[in-house]
Amino acid sequence: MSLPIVDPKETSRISTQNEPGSIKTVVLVGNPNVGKTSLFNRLTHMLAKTSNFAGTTIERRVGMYHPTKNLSLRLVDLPGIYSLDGKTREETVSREYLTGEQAGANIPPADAVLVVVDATNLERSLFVARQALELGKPTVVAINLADVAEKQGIQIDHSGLASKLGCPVVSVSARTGAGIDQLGPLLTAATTTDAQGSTAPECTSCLTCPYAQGHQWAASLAAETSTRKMIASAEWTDRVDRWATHPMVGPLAFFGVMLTLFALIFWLAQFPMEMLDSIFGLAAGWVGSILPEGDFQSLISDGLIAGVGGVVIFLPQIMILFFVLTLLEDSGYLSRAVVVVDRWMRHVGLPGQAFVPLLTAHACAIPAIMSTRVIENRRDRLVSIMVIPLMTCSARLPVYAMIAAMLFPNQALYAGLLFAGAYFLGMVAAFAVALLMKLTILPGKPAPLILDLPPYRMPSFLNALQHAFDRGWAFIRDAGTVILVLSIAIWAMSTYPKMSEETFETQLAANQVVAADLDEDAVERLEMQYGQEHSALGRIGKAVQPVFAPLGFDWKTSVGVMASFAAREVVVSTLSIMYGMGDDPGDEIETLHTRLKTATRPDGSLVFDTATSISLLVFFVLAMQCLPTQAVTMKETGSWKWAFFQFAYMSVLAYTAAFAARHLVLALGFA
Ligand SMILES: Nc1nc2c(ncn2[C@@H]2O[C@H](COP(=O)(O)OP(=O)(O)OP(=O)(O)O)[C@@H](O)[C@H]2O)c(=O)[nH]1
Ligand SMILES: [Mg+2]
Repeated sequence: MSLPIVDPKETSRISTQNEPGSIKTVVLVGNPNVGKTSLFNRLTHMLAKTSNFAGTTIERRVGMYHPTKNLSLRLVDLPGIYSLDGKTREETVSREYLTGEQAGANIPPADAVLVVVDATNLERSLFVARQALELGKPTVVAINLADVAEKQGIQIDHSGLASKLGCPVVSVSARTGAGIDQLGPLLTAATTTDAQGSTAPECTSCLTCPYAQGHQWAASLAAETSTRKMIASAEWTDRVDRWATHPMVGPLAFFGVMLTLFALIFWLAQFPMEMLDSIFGLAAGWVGSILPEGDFQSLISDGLIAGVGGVVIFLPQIMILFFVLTLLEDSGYLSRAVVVVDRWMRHVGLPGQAFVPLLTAHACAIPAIMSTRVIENRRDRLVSIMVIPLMTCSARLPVYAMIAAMLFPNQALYAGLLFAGAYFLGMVAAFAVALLMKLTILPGKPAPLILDLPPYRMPSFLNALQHAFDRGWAFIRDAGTVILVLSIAIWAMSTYPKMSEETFETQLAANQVVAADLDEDAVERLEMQYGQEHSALGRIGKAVQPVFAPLGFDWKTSVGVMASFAAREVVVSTLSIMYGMGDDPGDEIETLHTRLKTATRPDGSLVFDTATSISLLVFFVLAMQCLPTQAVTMKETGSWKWAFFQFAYMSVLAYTAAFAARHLVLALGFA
């Protein structure tokens, strides 16, 4: 199945492409979590992030919608708001987009406004609708979530509402697509030159405060135009929430949900992973059969196929993770998890507003750091930025998966536990660092969290599938660019300069090995080992290895760790290249984890015993190994000092914790 996949970074490019005829601007406004972005995605065929969580959209997003051949509408999706008063940054930005005061945004003032209203909560939505109508622009009101309203037995008198509001009203469902085709003609009419601007509906309230007046007006209009049958779902939701947000049961439930998620990933990914692995194995075998033995064959099979393939085999796990995580987000459960986590966040000095950025960081720290712009207090924002890279991002997943497969092959539950443990360690470290900063360099009390608990909703499988494809595509793109280039570099540096025959003889003599006593295979293995040690990478590895020796890393792992400061996944491709070299392409295919699990040091002991594997895992959970994140930290904090501080504290923390973990595992009696 092919799905339209759009990189969010390419939004602006898309927005200026293919704009035939005249272009008009329509701005989407409405309360948080009413489905503005879902509607925007449906009309523009884009893939902007949606989730059952108030405050999903943080940045404005622009996309093109073509209701007719000659008309292109530039749709602007904005963060959700509760009013247009300008009391929060989102409210100010929304107002500016509507009136065209937004300086330097490159977007003309709105020609029309599309107010998105929640059919299941008309009263609250109508307050913003009224404020939008007061702006005097041609307006269309879309009553979204019609499918949910129908299930809840809510009936809305659309024509009554339209006549009271003085603008067209249409019932839609961004999920099912119902009513969407009515929007085209209405928006076309609203953006034509002779379209009438709206006039604010008459307010019949006798209250004097304009706020109370507005709310009373919204309440009475909602009551007048909608009827709701009594439903049992509110009671059901309350009962579930009592447990999901319980101080003791809540955290246990959260851990249980995450553990199930990770175990599921391992279990489901097993088969596609094995398939990918054998495809790469077959490809290497095929290369071996058509290319003559030599450096070129080695570059293709030991460098490219081992390097890129070693990383790409983790694609199923990444896609399944994002598929299930999106379902979980859409269900509304994650907001309950926020309530649970917020209790601890407050104690350690992290603002509740940091939860969405911390959650976003599980995909990538870069958008997460950028999304901290919603945190107005500078201290709160700095603490959040400093700890965000401790959250497990998708670049770490191949490393975790490699170690989990090495320690627990074919044991999905234990592998899941290890994964959950690694995620948990990142979170605990973030909280501990935030607390330390609160007690030392960044004292203060964070602003409290005011959270709108969204209703539980049936998640959309299509949406989850789209997100899984989106993340999978980003992963493939990285593997095809960054990892590919680095794999070639690693291969070249571990192949050249080549060892001469004399050097080999000298090495044999230095190690007191008599070649005549060994069989052909053993001589070949030694030639490979000495050759790698003689190469540029071998020399670098040997030079840096003493630094990593206390963590149990051999020189090859040390090189992998150093290389992964460019991008974390590189450690997987480096180990795949270094430990795969010299394998005959015709040999029986060995998976990366079996190869690593059986790798031995010159003294015959295992390279990756349990203690070293755990130490490597802990190092990758906590280390700052991402240059682009550092650049974003520098930009967002306005100072290189914070970026340097982040790098320094994370490196020290990763090293110390990995050392401690290794010794703890050894002390517990595991080798
Ligand atoms: N059943 C159903 N779910 C919907 C519909 N529209 C949106 N949703 C779901 O409602 C949730 C919120 O959707 P979003 O599009 O992120 O809402 P938003 O208004 O952009 O939210 P913010 O960006 O937080 O302001 C998501 O889980 C959507 O899948 C709909 O018509 N029917
Ligand atoms: Mg949105």
